[in-house]
Amino acid sequence: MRLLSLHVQDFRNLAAVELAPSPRATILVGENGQGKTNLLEAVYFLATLKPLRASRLQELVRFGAAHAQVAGDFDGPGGVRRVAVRVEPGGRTALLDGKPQEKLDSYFEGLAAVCFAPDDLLLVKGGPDGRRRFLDRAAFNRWPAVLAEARDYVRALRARNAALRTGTAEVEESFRGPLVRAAARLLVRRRELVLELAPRVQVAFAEISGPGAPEVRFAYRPAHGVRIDGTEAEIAAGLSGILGQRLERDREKGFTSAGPHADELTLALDGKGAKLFGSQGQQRALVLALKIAEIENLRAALGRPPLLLLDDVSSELDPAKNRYLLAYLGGLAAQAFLTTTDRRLLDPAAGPDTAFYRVEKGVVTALVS
Ligand SMILES: Nc1ncnc2c1ncn2[C@@H]1O[C@H](COP(=O)(O)OP(=O)(O)OP(=O)(O)O)[C@@H](O)[C@H]1O
Repeated sequence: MRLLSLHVQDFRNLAAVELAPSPRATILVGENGQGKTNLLEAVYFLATLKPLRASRLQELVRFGAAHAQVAGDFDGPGGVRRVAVRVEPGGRTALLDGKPQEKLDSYFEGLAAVCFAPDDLLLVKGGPDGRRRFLDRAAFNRWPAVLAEARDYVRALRARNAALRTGTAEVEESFRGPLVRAAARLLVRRRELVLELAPRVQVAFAEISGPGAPEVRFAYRPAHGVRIDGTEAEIAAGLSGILGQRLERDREKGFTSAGPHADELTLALDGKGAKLFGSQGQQRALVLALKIAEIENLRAALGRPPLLLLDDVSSELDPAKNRYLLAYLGGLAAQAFLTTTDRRLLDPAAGPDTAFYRVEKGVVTALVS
């Protein structure tokens, strides 16, 4: 998969951008607050239909504009296709070769993007929601159907929470079935993904850390003892039983206490929680290992690396990890977009086919390397 061209219109502070990405590294250089991350976000949004940072889609529309659009020509398994996504007051529309798409299977065919941004450094140190988000985004890259499945779950969760607050026990019961079925589907996805990623995290962490690196344990911990080792139907039945036992408590609090939204992904080094006991350097190495594990896993599953988006990571990593990451990327031969305020930091990533662009006040211009 390769992005051949990118067209951005009224997306955040980018009024109109036309860009010809390199087949390898495209480096976006600019001062703080000029629109570099916005451009990465536009590419990520095009490839995943998920906003990278925004909590509301409307945040993506340039102030004062009616709608935002990102489009690109992708050379994928079935040839060159034009994908586009538009954000309007009514919501988001995905288009494939100019035609709006209801079902997104064809849109996503061959598309996958992994982003690595400074906020990811909180993956180990921060709260469980960041780790759940990592898992769900990685699961969605692996199996695009997860986008709809996760949305079904959130919808079912909101409906049951509303029923807990206002409805009778019978009303709650009628919302529990759809909730546990959607939950079980998501739990099976997360379980499979953790199984795939765990050995890869260990390998990447050992490579980054060098000889004598501690052993990494990467495990999914469902809240309140929900079991995830059976079939989807068994998981749903188990979760339903636990929600039944916790019903009074949940009605008092007005929300559902067990299910994928409450679970944790634990990371341990030699058996000790990495969040509490890992050094700063080990925590950063672990984050890098998680990202590399996801990239390697997608590469194995898709037969080629995903599109990579690296937002100012070189200024956040120490020189050794930065060198490791850039050497890894060089060996991967993936298409990548990298942002930086200091071009020298990315020199090791630059090759003869690197494209350089300057981003200034939302205007993107090609630089002669
Ligand atoms: N919807 C929007 N419409 C117009 N401008 C926006 C919108 N959303 C964000 N911005 C502007 O985009 C700018 C931030 O751009 P961005 O986050 O891409 O910066 P950056 O170049 O990555 O900087 P840094 O190096 O600090 O990360 C801010 O000036 C912000 O006001």
